[in-house]
Amino acid sequence: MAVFTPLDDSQVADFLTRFDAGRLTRLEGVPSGTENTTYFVTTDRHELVLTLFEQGEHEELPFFVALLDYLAEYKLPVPGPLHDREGIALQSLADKPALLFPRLPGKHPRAPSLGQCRALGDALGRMHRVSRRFEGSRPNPRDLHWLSAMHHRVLVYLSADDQTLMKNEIDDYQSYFAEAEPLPQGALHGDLFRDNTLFEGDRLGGIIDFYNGCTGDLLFDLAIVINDWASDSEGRLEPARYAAILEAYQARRKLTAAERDAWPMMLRMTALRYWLSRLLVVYVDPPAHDLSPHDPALFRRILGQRLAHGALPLPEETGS
Ligand SMILES: Nc1ncnc2c1ncn2[C@@H]1O[C@H](COP(=O)(O)OP(=O)(O)O)[C@@H](O)[C@H]1O
Ligand SMILES: N[C@@H](CCOP(=O)(O)O)C(=O)O
Repeated sequence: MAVFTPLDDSQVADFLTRFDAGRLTRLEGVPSGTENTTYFVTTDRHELVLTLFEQGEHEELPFFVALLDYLAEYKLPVPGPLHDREGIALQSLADKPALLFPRLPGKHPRAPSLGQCRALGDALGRMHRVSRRFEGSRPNPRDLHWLSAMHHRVLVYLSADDQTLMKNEIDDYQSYFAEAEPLPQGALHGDLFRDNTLFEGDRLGGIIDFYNGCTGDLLFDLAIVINDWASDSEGRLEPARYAAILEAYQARRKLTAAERDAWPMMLRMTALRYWLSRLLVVYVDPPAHDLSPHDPALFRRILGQRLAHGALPLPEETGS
């Protein structure tokens, strides 16, 4: 469930009067989601989504609002938050920080079609093109510093071989990135899995859940996408989805030589990032709520495949 704070109609009807968004006609708790309370809110004028922030760093919410405002201004398919009559987006409801969003159309893809992969690659390429000029700053909370600091906590739960693998991997990333050319920077989604997108057929209705959003290496975002969207259940890369995403992306933003060089390492590092974050959820810091955790072993397999076979060749860029 993802209604941790129950709300009734009168609370939400009253809340809506702060906005020019019409009158409440229907309120429905959203069962999916893991961290925040989400309601679908229908008014006589709009389909909306109300989010109450239950956990996390509330002081970082203004960064997420600024990023969504910025991307929405560039007409990217993201839910730009509604601003109230005074121009303020970030609200308080039931003593929790709250945001109201447009409800975007579509469903999360399970087995993405090539059309969906192209649409996603295109949107991410467009997003990264403009996000390079975004002026906000939030260091990537899951970067190499985090991997290096946190991996000790899970070693005790791993086989001897996996302990060695995890430690050696982090050493390799540190050696590589200490010497590598700097990578292009910008604002990232930070967790662009299939279940953070909505599609109607091959049309991308929107990208949601920007709460891992941050600033850092753009390539980190692209590698997360490839590992989730273009891996099979054994962690092997699926060539057609891989090519569809990367061709569409590069038609919007060409990878630099430094990024092409770092690509196999970035695929490994982002695989380990999720192997580790999922292990932490399972063994170290289980959520207070009764939710089934994501499977860490899938990202162990993805890492194993990237190590054994590297990355597939990057398609030649076609854009600017
Ligand atoms: N703007 C939106 N438009 C349509 N559906 C949304 C929107 N925001 C959230 N949702 C729905 O609510 C669910 C939970 O939202 P999400 O932000 O992923 O929650 P959590 O942070 O708790 O994981 C999503 O899986 C999606 O189905
Ligand atoms: N999409 C992730 C969950 C979010 O990652 P986290 O580091 O914020 O826990 C997954 O599938 O594991």
